[in-house]
Amino acid sequence: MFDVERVANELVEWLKERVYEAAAKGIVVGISGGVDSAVVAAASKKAFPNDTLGIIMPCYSNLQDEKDAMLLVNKLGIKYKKVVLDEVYDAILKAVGATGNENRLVLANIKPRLRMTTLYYHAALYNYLVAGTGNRSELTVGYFTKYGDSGVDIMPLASFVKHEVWELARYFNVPEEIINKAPSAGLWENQTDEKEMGITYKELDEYILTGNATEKVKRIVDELNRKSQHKREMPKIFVPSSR
Ligand SMILES: Nc1ncnc2c1ncn2[C@@H]1O[C@H](COP(=O)(O)OP(=O)(O)OC[C@H]2O[C@@H]([n+]3cccc(C(=O)O)c3)[C@H](O)[C@@H]2O)[C@@H](O)[C@H]1O
Ligand SMILES: Nc1ncnc2c1ncn2[C@@H]1O[C@H](COP(=O)(O)OP(=O)(O)OP(=O)(O)O)[C@@H](O)[C@H]1O
Ligand SMILES: [Mg+2]
Repeated sequence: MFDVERVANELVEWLKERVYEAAAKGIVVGISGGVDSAVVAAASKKAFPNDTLGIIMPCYSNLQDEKDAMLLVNKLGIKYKKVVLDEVYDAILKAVGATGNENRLVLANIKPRLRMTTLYYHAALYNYLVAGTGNRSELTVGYFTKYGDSGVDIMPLASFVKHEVWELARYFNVPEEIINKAPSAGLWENQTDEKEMGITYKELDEYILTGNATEKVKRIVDELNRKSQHKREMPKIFVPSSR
């Protein structure tokens, strides 16, 4: 059974412990307008009322997402800063000599990595830790950009499947609009997690929690999990047989 109140309280205490253990002062998190970052920001705000900083980082992003991010920070009273990454994205494409004809993901994965760099600037500046927002469902199938949105110091939601994140969101008074919207990485227009993964969160979460799924779902999830194993590990280290 998922005792949401108990889990939420433990989560807030866990955040405090991780920050104190690192001799840090607070938490910085990217706020996208989606539910994962909303839950992390809300829990951080409870743990560190004056030392939680949300960064809203549009990078040719949907305006509605920014509006939802603003709705969250205003409702929960979270300190925030907006950092527009459009120009730096253009600059890096120019610097590497991208033509624009590359595979969509080759270009899109730059965005989360620019956000990671922006978050670490603020973490170092204020002695904060970077909180990641990845959940167990995403981690299982590798649905994140390596060293982009996964380039973080702590992962408060990694034990929770998406449906549990939605429950936590209700508990933390995240606006309904944010809870009800379709999960999206926001890397291109009309991208949604479920469309890209080829399965629904209902199917994915049920398979993770109970092992029950259709053969098709099992095949997709097992394959995505196998292919993304390298993303859940430290880079492999060469060890010479002798010196
Ligand atoms: N076996 C192996 N051992 C070690 N490293 C390996 C490897 N295979 C690939 N790699 C490396 O990994 C790279 C590919 O991984 P990666 O760069 O992550 O790229 P990739 O997994 O292809 O794309 C990221 C996926 O996550 C989704 N995403 C991204 C960001 C946010 C969210 C969200 O939900 O908000 C979702 C995105 O839509 C896309 O489906 C390769 O270019 C290579 O450098
Ligand atoms: N425009 C953005 N501004 C700030 N942070 C962002 C932005 N887009 C993505 N991020 C960061 O990347 C994380 C990963 O995105 P992801 O889409 O998985 O989570 P979400 O948007 O919070 O929730 P959902 O998965 O339901 O859309 C976000 O939680 C947030 O921390
Ligand atoms: Mg999102």
